[in-house]
Amino acid sequence: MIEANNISKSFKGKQILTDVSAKFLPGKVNMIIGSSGTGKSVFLKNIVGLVEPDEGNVCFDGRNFTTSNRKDKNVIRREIGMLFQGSALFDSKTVEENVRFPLDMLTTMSPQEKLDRVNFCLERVGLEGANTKMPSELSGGMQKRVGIARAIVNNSKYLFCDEPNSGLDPQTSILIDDLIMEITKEFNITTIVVSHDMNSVMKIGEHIIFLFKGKKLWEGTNDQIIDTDCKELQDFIFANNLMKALKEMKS
Ligand SMILES: Nc1ncnc2c1ncn2[C@@H]1O[C@H](COP(=O)(O)OP(=O)(O)OP(=O)(O)O)[C@@H](O)[C@H]1O
Repeated sequence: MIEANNISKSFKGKQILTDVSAKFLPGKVNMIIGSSGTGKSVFLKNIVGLVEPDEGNVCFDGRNFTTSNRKDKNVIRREIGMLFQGSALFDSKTVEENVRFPLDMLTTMSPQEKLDRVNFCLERVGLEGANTKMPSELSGGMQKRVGIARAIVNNSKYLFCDEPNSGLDPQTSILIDDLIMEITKEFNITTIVVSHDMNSVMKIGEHIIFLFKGKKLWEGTNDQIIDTDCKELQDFIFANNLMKALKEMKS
């Protein structure tokens, strides 16, 4: 489990996050949602350690990441996989080299062990045999799959996905959402997805944190979200016409 405890963060005197606490559970797709500029990415960066909180701390399975020394932080970092917006693959490396990269950086595995692990992950994301392809030869959805394979290649316990559906068509988005959900269950990963895609929220949002102007205003499941009393959350979800229709159908 990941616990974010009372996180506050400001940049140059501008308060971005105020006293945000949340628990993210293993084997579940946890989502951080909210409109643009509300602090979702800054919250995620605080959790991953790319940004230091002004106040509060983050614990990974009871280990306080914020206050731990460099060595202990590195142990936790090795357990984290990231799927970046836009996949962030190395253009000049093949698919195999991209997926192998964390193993080259972080492990002392033999070349054969690395290849076996890369092939296992490529197969898991439906890209078996794509080893020698270059990222430019792949569709956006396939690039995301490579990004997911790379994020889990080091047996990650924690998976962070920043807007995994950005730039994808609705059908491909569903496939990527399904893959994230399946992998989360199969390997009991604590997954955190930052998104403002309501389709994803309804499909895979097992535990949802709603941020508004840097504060946590609501927390719940995708079953509960449509009946929320939180005015700001209602404005957020019913800005989507499909959600409005769904609500009307229910009432
Ligand atoms: N390094 C930084 N220095 C100064 N301000 C920053 C920094 N990073 C983020 N901000 C500001 O923090 C606020 C929240 O940004 P953040 O990227 O977290 O929003 P978001 O909710 O993820 O939005 P989006 O959905 O558009 O990605 C914005 O006003 C942004 O300009």
